[in-house]
Amino acid sequence: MKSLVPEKKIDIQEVLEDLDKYRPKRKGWSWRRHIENQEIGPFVFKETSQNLKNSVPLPSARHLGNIDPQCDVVITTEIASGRFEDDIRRMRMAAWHGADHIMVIRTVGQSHFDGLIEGTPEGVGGIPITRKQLRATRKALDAIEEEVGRPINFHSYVSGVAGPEIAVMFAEEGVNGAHQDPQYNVLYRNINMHRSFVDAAEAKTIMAGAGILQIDGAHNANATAKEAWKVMPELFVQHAVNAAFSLAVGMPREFIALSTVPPTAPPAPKMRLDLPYAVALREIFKGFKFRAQQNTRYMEADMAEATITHVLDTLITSMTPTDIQSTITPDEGRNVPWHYNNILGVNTGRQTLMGTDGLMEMVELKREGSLPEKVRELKERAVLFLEEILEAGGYFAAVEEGHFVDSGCFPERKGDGIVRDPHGGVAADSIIKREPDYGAPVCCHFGDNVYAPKDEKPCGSYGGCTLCDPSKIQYIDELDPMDNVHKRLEKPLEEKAAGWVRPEVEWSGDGIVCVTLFIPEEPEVAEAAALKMAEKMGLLNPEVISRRLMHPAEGSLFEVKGRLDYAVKRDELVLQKKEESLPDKEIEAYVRPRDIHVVGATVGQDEHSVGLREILDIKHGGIERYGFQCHYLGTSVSLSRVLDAVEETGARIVLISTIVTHNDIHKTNMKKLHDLAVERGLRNKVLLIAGGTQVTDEMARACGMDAGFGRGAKGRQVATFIVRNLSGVSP
Ligand SMILES: Cc1ncc(COP(=O)(O)O)c(/C=N/CC[C@H](N)C(=O)O)c1O
Repeated sequence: MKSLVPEKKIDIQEVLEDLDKYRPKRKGWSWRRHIENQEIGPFVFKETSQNLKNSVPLPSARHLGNIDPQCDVVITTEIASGRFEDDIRRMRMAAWHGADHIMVIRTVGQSHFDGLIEGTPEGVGGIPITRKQLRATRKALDAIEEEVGRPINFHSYVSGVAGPEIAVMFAEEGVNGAHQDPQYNVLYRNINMHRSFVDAAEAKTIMAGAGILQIDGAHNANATAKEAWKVMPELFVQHAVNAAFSLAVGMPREFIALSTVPPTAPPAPKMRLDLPYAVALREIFKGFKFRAQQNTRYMEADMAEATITHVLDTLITSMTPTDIQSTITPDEGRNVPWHYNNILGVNTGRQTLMGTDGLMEMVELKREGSLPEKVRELKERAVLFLEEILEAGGYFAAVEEGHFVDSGCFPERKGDGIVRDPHGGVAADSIIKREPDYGAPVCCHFGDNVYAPKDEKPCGSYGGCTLCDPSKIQYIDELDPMDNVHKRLEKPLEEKAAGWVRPEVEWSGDGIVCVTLFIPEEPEVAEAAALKMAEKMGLLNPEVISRRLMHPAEGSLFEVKGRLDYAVKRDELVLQKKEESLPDKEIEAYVRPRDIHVVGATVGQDEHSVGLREILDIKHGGIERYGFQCHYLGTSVSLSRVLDAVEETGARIVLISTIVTHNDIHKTNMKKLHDLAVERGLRNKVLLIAGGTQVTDEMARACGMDAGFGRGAKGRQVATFIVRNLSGVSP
């Protein structure tokens, strides 16, 4: 695939070409490389890895030299829209925002498929994992990782009835990480437990052979428990069962990642409940890898609340040894994650991790008091739980007795655990004892294999297996003439070629938009009003996806989604022309020899001074460095005072800063300044320039200014405008 050009969209059709010939560039998991005391911009970072070649820094980086430091833990984003072709651009966005672990949720029920799905049917709640989808996604990620300059791990799931087959396909196709935990099959998919463990032995062997990092399924107990903080003792046990079984199968410790979710969310006393669990886990399972997830159990539809909980989850990561920080989209509580919410989730993770860089060099976890006591108690409860499993006669017997996901905090029990019949469940009685001369179809194999000569690859005796010789892989393209990626792409590609642009949240051109409304009425009335107003705005099928009570009588805030059935023609859009700034030398050559005075002030009742100082002061790269004589009047300056200063100094330029926009006061200030300048016969003697976070050039000119500059404007841009327009001002 051709290298990606940052200014150009990824070409899905190029991704889909020649997939029958695609081969993965590499096999196995990639970790980030820690860089000790890395100097980035004005700071020295303690816990960072290599910077990216291309990336989108955090918004506030604009004030910090646009640095974009990368933490040294892997960052995950989970993607699930049902259409892999629409997720590839989301993967690119996530990679630019710092994700290097792309986890693709499977279509609902794939665990119960007794075989591989072929082609690329549309999924529900996730993507049907198929060979074609894997190749297309890995091929796109090859190009994306080259563009950002960092390996990207592609992740999926080896669970369900076709576990081993899926594992072989992942090993063949260069999948880098996968969930594999037989307990998931048993507890959440009711797949026969004997079958699940036999399959898991095979699948784990194959994964280990391909260097695929394994993530276990303990997080599911947290997501399923009624009072999640009570399931903590069990989480240790679930980690232990899967880790011990994985080691017994021969999976190296460094390929075994424990999936640990801080169990609670505020208003619970989260850190006091979750931190001991995180500490105890790292102590017991030292030497394994830790994949920290963020809490989904208590996520509502409120983005702000979810984000705050996720910041606290990530703070725990900062305080305990962690290898992967998985991020959850803040909208997971209300719909299948939208593009931009994946990015918001990734940014929550990395913003928190950068903000806590080096934290544990300054604080330490107490070695006495409630923390170590709670750690000890959790370990004891977990050991007791394991002992009870032994007393019950082992894991299968314990599941049959409902020991797992019981909502009591072990050893208390509520008796509402998940019960499974060892002889029942999906694929019961499907295990066939291997014949003594059993021959495995691929080299990575658990157990006896007649093709296992000591000195060469087992598959050597039958001409090679698909793991060793990819030319043996049977690639099947689309099976369904209607339900396939090419059919799905027809309309979007047609519209794109015709230059039509539609809003979207997950699927190409889905037209979904969101409006936020505050309605000053009691909740029921307010909600009905919000929907009516959304309809009036032309949103089809409006639906409230988040409601936040501000006061039972005074009002509620709503987020309403709906479909905007409207496309704009790209080439009919009138774009703001981007003025190129003049080179510094040219600006200075014009200004230095001329005695040009500038009056600057933050006007009205406004106390914001930072922005204007950055435009004026030499130390911020302001216009003083070109030789302008700047007279800064301070904040909350009256408009007449500004013009007095013009007369006193003979200034020919006025820079006003007007940040507050309440009741359009910024526009009022601009109009008044213009009118006052006209009244005092100064208007054609000065350039009036306004600046502010919500000021635009168009708005400023409409209010009588000569120019307007918004958030992020630099001194050079303002100086360029002055040099280009000062001659128009009468001396
Ligand atoms: C151990 C295991 N196997 C399989 C699946 C998925 O398998 P189905 O095809 O049956 O849905 C899952 C699901 N977890 C979702 C990711 C989660 N949000 C996470 O943070 O990891 C799983 O935990």
